[in-house]
Amino acid sequence: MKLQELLMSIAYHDVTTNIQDIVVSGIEMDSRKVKKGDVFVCISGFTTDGHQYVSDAEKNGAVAIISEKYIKTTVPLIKVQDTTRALAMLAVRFYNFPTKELSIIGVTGTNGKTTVTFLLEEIFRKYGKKTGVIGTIQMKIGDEIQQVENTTPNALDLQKSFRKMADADVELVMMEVSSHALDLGRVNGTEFDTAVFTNLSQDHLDYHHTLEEYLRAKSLLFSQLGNSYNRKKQRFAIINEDDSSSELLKKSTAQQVLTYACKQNADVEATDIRITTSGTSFLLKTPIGQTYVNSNLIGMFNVYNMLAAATAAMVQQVPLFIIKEALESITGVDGRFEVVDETLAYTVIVDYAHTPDSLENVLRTIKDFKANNIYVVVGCGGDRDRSKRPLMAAIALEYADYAIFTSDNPRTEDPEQVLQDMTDGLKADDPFEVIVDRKAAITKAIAYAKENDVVLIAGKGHETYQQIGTIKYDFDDRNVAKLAIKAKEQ
Ligand SMILES: CC(=O)N[C@H]1[C@@H](OP(=O)(O)OP(=O)(O)OC[C@H]2O[C@@H](n3ccc(=O)[nH]c3=O)[C@H](O)[C@@H]2O)O[C@H](CO)[C@@H](O)[C@@H]1O[C@H](C)C(=O)N[C@@H](C)C(=O)N[C@H](CCC(=O)O)C(=O)O
Ligand SMILES: Nc1ncnc2c1ncn2[C@@H]1O[C@H](COP(=O)(O)OP(=O)(O)OP(=O)(O)O)[C@@H](O)[C@H]1O
Ligand SMILES: N[C@H](CCC[C@H](N)C(=O)O)C(=O)O
Ligand SMILES: [Mg+2]
Repeated sequence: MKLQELLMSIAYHDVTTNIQDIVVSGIEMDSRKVKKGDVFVCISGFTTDGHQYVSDAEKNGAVAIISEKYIKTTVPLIKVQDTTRALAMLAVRFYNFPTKELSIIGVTGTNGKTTVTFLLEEIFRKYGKKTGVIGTIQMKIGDEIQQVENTTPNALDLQKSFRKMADADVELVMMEVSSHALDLGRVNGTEFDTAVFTNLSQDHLDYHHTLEEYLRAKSLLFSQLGNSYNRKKQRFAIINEDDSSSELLKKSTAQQVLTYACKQNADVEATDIRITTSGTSFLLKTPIGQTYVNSNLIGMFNVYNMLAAATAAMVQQVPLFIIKEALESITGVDGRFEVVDETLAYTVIVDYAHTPDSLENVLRTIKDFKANNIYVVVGCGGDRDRSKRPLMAAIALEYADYAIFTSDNPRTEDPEQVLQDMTDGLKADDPFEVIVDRKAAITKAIAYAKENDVVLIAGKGHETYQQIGTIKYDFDDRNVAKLAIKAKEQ
């Protein structure tokens, strides 16, 4: 593509030399990945500033630089006000407007995004559609799985992935849209067909500072839900009516709104809800009919996730019997309420609850099982919201009989300090202990368990690493738990 054509997508202030004959073979935001013929976009990040690496990019063959400031270069420099915004628009044009060829369902909310995208994938596959999934656990193009760094990729990787999906004849994409992504413009230029809201509760205050700001970021998915005058492609906002943020989110969009709820009146409702230790059943009432759903997913929160997915599928014209079939066939989501070994006298569950609300939901669900003793092993991530730490510790003690507080991903924080933040407000005689080493904590909790007890290992779910400092060590709660069980049962 000619550079001149690519630049039609952005507002630029100045170009230092003639660019008429320049042909672009790619776009890069990381100087280390630049190849001959690429345009290098300088992004000012949280750790370093891409503007420092212009000469590296030139050495690697960059043919032009997109920058927020003048830098001495041997290739043309295009000066823009905001390189992050420019990056998204350049990527959209370079990859030839891929989201125009796809139907995209964006899912946002504090908890439940991964689960809802998994449910949607199951529904659309049953409906015979080729799907793409983008989220915390992985990226999937049909059956092809790719590892991911972020829940929502940066704009460049995202548009590149959309192009791959469009070229692979993917029809529907379900993607998690994190609040960071919305705030940092990672989904700028992405045309969503459907925006889904799960819920809002405290998380990420390290980044957003206040719940209002966090909600404002989430609301961007709804305000960005563009107009469509193509009558075949109506856009929809799908909103949890039981969540107190629902009114603001409805007002954030000019598109059609469909609500779902278990308590309030809504377009899609679940009534006659029964939660057991082996699953959930409810009557799914929708504008296209009603049906009973008997799901393997456990917990009231999963009824909400199923309602969200069913509503999003319904607006894509999926028949109710397919929705029912898919909701009933899914056995669980990787690392979410995952029972480690079904054969024991006690139950060991690995779950990804890493927010106060999700921990409370999961523990409340377990409490309803009327287990003998509930043990919880939980920590909080380092370099993340400090204010959720004491809340999570208090919730652990409110619902469990005994808590072992341990490290999650300490990242660059002192693990002892993270645990201190969690336990500062607790009384010395509260039923808990602190074991910094996660493996030792899990092993001890499992050693404590007797008949009819439950051990909940919370926070890391599907993760297969533990990040201490800047290094990611191999670590999988499920494998560690299996080893501890084996040692105990021998
Ligand atoms: C805070 C944050 O979002 N950081 C993201 C950001 O990293 P950063 O700002 O630190 O980047 P940086 O290292 O300063 O680099 C700046 C620029 O210089 C470039 N560079 C750097 C070095 C060099 O030699 N040459 C060079 O060109 C880099 O390629 C980059 O373009 O850009 C990176 C590349 O896109 C992201 O991977 C990274 O996410 C990190 C890993 C992260 O942990 N993010 C979390 C907070 C996050 O976004 N989480 C949400 C989910 C939250 C939820 O649970 O809801 C998510 O969507 O993942
Ligand atoms: N609808 C819900 N409401 C509250 N808690 C939930 C809900 N769905 C799932 N959970 C809890 O939250 C945890 C994370 O669920 P899930 O991975 O689906 O959420 P997520 O929004 O994708 O999280 P992340 O922001 O980390 O990607 C689960 O392990 C469960 O404990
Ligand atoms: N996407 C979330 C995941 C948190 C998972 C938890 N294990 C932790 O490390 O805090 C985040 O990056 O904040
Ligand atoms: Mg997720």
